[in-house]
Order: sequence, then structure tokens, then C-alpha cells
Amino acid sequence: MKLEDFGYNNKIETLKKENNLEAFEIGRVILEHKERYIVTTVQGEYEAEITGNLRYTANTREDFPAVGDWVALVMYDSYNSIIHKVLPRSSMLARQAVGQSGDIQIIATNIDYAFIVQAVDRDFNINRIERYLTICNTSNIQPLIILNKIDLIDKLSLNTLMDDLKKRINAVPIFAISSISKQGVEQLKEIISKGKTYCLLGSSGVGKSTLVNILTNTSLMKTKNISEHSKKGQHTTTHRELILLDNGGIIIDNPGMREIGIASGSYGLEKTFETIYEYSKQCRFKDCTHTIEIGCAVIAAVDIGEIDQSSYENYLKMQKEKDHFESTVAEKRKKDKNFGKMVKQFKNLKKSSKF
Ligand SMILES: Nc1nc2c(ncn2[C@@H]2O[C@H](COP(=O)(O)OP(=O)(O)OP(=O)(O)O)[C@@H](O)[C@H]2O)c(=O)[nH]1
Ligand SMILES: [Zn+2]
Repeated sequence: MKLEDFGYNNKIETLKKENNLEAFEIGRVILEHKERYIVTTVQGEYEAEITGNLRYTANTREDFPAVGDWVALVMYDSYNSIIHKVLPRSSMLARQAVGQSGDIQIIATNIDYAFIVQAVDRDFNINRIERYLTICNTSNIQPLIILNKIDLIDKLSLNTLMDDLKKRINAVPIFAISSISKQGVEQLKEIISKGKTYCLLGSSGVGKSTLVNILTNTSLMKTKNISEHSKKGQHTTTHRELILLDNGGIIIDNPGMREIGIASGSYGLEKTFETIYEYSKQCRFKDCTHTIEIGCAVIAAVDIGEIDQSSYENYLKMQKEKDHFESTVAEKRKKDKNFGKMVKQFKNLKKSSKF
């Protein structure tokens, strides 16, 4: 296997040089389980753990490796290795960790494109699409919209849905497909590019797994064949979260993708709600919340129909969630910092003490 098959390119090469990692083996994390990793390299798949130093210097969960990461490794036998460093990421999909308010859990990194999947029957909801768009824009991932299950509605209804969608969302490609009748699937396959990394986002039941199966079928079989030859250093796992497609694309699919929420940060609001941001520049007050202020250009635009009413309401709702999320993260960081300080003070005290 070549590293390029897993998305290695000039950018990663430059990062490797910039970080003085020429002496190390480079690999991509394809699976993570409780701080143990499977990393793919030119020499095959390796199990990996992180160095004590990496653990010691890590301030938050974000500093630990995640699926999709490019890492610098030291191999110590044909199957095992140690992760010395995580290369800087081009994108990061994260969410608020369960039960630990303010803690961030990384789901995957270095994703180029996300397919936002919705089913056109009961699931269709533009507010939710805007929500996923915001997540993508925040995470530096290019969004693409997939309307799935078009076999369940007639052409006229589909056209209406598309029109409604285009009224609120522009500049994001939309694909109407059916995983059952395979309508539109070929066009979708065509836009998947070699060496680019993709993921699928969407509610339960919209057809993400079915679509991943359609896109990966033969590649999964191929991977299995390679493992059967069991070259030296080849680790044989059947479960992977980073999957190679026939046409050279790469898909990351893991359970965390199913649970992504707005809590993963909605700093991408500006990009998602571009029209609102454009109007907001004309608001009388710089810190206008666009809710009650006199001279608010956003409210005025909503009143004359220049901004879609539902889009505006959705924006306000997500803005509120973003504020809440940011304040819990800030609080958590402050607490961690205070605790860190306390530990340091205690250590100093111990050092200076004669006992
Ligand atoms: N009619 C129709 N049914 C579909 C289509 N795609 C998927 N389904 C069905 O929808 C159901 C849910 O599909 P899944 O692929 O499991 O959905 P998912 O998004 O992976 O769901 P989670 O794993 O819960 O997140 C299954 O019964 C599929 O057979 C489609 O294009 N048309
Ligand atoms: Zn305003």
C-alpha cells in the first residue's frame, strides 16, 4: 500500500519536514480504542500507543491522536509502534464529551468533505441541514448535501423540496439519490476524488450505512485479500473506521459520527448564515443581537422577506447554543487551569520543603 492511497500528499510532506520528523515513519490512524490505535503505514498496519511524553504534555483530549490523524511513529517490532507526534490537522470533527461538560471528544480529523445525508420522506428538515452545515463550516470541512430515498416520493415533490432547499441554502452542491433504485448514485461516485477524505453526517435511519456499503463493497473485499496474504507487519483487523474506496476516495465512518451535535462548536454560523451576516454589518449597534434592537438591519430584512423567517429563527437558536457551548468550554478550561496551578504549587512546595 502506498501512503498516497490513504491521502498522503505534499501538504503532509511539508508538515513532516517543518516538524523535523524526517527520521520517523509516517502513518495514518485508522482505528482508535481506549488510547490504543491501529495505524497504517507503507509497511502495513501497526498497533500503536502514545509516548509518555505526548501524554504528559497533552493539555486536553484534542492533543491525543484520533482516527484520520497523520502521526510520526517509532516501530519497535513488526506489529507494534509508538506514536511520537500528531501532525497538525487540516480539520477536526469534535463533540462535547458525554457527561463531562466542557470536555471535547474528537471524532475524526483531516476530513476534506462531509456528505450531509437526509431522507426525503419523513426526515427532510432544512433547519437540521443548516445545523450540519454549521458543524462543517466550523470544522473546516467542505459540505455536500445528499437527499436520499428519492424512490419514496414523486418527481414533483422532489422538485418542491429542492426549491425550498435552494431558497435557504446556496453554494452547496446537492445530490438527489436512492440507495435502493441506485438513481443518482453514479453521479455521486463520480465526484469522489482520489486521496480525499469523506464522512457521512445525518440522523439515524437516513441511509448512511446503506450508502457506505454501496460505496465500499468491493474495496472491503480487496482489503481482505491483502490481509489474507499476511505480509510481515500486516495487522489483520476486519473492523476499520477509515475505509478506502475503489475510485481512490477515503471514507471515515465511526459511531461518533452518529452522535455529532451542535455542541461541537458552531463558530461556522457566519459562513452558514452568510446573508444574515451581510445584513448585520448595517445594524446600528456593533453588538446587535438582532432580536430587539432599534436599527437592526437583520430584523428589517426579515420583515421585507429578504431573509427567510425560518432561517432567521434557526440562526438565533443556534447562536444561543453556541454561546452556551462556548461558556461551558471556557469554564472547564478555567477549572483545569486552576487545578494545574494547584498541582504546580504543591510540587514547588514539596521541592522547597526540607522533608
Ligand atoms: N426506500 C429506501 N430505503 C432506504 C434507502 N437507503 C436506505 N434505506 C433503508 O433505510 C433504513 C435505514 O438505513 P441505514 O443505512 O441503516 O441508516 P443509517 O443512516 O445508517 O442509520 P443509523 O445507523 O441509525 O445512523 C434501512 O432499512 C435501509 O434499507 C433508499 O434510498 N430508499
Ligand atoms: Zn441586528
